[in-house]
Amino acid sequence: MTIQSIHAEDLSECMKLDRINKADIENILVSIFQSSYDGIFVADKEGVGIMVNAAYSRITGVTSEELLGKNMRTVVKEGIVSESVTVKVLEQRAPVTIIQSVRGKELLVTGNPVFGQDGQIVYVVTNVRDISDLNQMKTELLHSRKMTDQYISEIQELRKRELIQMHLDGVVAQSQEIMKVFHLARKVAKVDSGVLILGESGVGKEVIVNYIHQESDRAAKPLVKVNCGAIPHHLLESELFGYERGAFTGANGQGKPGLFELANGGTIFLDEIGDMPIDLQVKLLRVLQEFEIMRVGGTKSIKIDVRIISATHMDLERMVEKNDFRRDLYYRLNIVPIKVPPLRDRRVDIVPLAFYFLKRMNEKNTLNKRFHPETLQLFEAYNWPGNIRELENLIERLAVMADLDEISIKDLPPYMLQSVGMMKSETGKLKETVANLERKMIKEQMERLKTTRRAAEALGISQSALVKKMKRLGLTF
Ligand SMILES: Nc1ncnc2c1ncn2[C@@H]1O[C@H](COP(=O)(O)OP(=O)(O)OP(=O)(O)O)[C@@H](O)[C@H]1O
Repeated sequence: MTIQSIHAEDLSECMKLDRINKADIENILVSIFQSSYDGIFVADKEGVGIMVNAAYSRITGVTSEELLGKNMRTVVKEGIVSESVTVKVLEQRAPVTIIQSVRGKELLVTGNPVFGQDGQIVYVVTNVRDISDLNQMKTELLHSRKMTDQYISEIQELRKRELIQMHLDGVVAQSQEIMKVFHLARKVAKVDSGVLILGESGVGKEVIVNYIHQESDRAAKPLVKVNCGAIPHHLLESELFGYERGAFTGANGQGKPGLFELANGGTIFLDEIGDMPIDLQVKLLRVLQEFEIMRVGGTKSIKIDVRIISATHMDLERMVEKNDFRRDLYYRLNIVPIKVPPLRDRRVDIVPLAFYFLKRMNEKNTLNKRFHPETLQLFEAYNWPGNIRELENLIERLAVMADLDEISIKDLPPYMLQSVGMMKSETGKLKETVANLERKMIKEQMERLKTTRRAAEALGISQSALVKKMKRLGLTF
């Protein structure tokens, strides 16, 4: 290429021509060409290489001898380069950019046509830039962003956990499942909306009620608990709403305030709400709508300000369909449903709960009991139909009854061993028994959660430990 072929008006746009000695322009352009950090390659209108700088060879590894005087089509055929931008530019008569992978490097290659006066391509100028470093940096940046997000969410999770622990002495909350329940409980604590707590017997519904009350603005006022299933139906109304003197035979001569009045300003917890007789459901609905009660045998309404939380292990929706529970009352009570999952669906909580209950027993009775690791494994495998209450009672019994300080699986009740598929273990078969137990637990979690990451989390071990275990136990999914 000669300087003459470049029009002066083109140069005046990018050069201060009055300060440059015209004779030097060629020198300057040549030094730019040679010192450029990007590779530059020029081919003529046939696609034959006519200029290549040192950076081009450094970046691509292709030498000037392999390119100069050679048609780029031949260079491709000989396999010296995989594809040629020059050829593409000549075919398309337009700038072309490709990303090319050469010797493990990623290259950004741009070819530009230079047109002559007649509108025909006279040269093709190609620029090559190594973008591997850039891509590497981009990957690293993305990775560190991902890590930062992960750390932030872990910190947030820990903070939330700490908050809950701070507010609740004597509550174990380890699993994601139960943490979610506590987060929801904290949210609803701040408002007076009806909360219906659902869950099997012994899952900790009452624990959630205590938490909601403690977290609410009513914490300094009473929390009154009523088990609707435990009070005979004919007494339930007077228990809830109180009675006036002489309301019925056997009634206290002075009359008596009901539990709603005692809970005034605070919270009333109606446990086993499914057991509430239908006639009382109507009266309860009125309380919820008007916040007024009338004592049995009374004539005037009494204003009350209570928050109502109810709970049941029954299927209230089905009861509504069968007309055993009033639909309007169900809707009122169930503004926010909170479902407490059974212990078998949050197995991560089992071991921390077991430790917590044993520690409490040890402290209370000056004991020094501890668990054999197999005992804990069996706890994790068992289905706990009675949920946390069953675990609590069992540990209380074991702490008192076990002969040695270490509670072993020999101390466990036979029904537990049977239900996890192992009869009382003979000492010689301990390993086999534990392996069976592990197999059963892993299979159960993998079937439920599908991925090793989630199953490992539920089992409370690392993903790599789980994968190793599965290999050892011959488990594939
Ligand atoms: N997260 C927890 N941490 C520690 N102890 C718990 C936890 N959840 C429940 N418990 C204990 O388990 C026992 C049963 O809990 P709770 O009485 O709240 O269950 P429930 O669902 O209300 O049962 P029910 O439906 O039979 O009334 C209680 O002694 C309670 O203290």
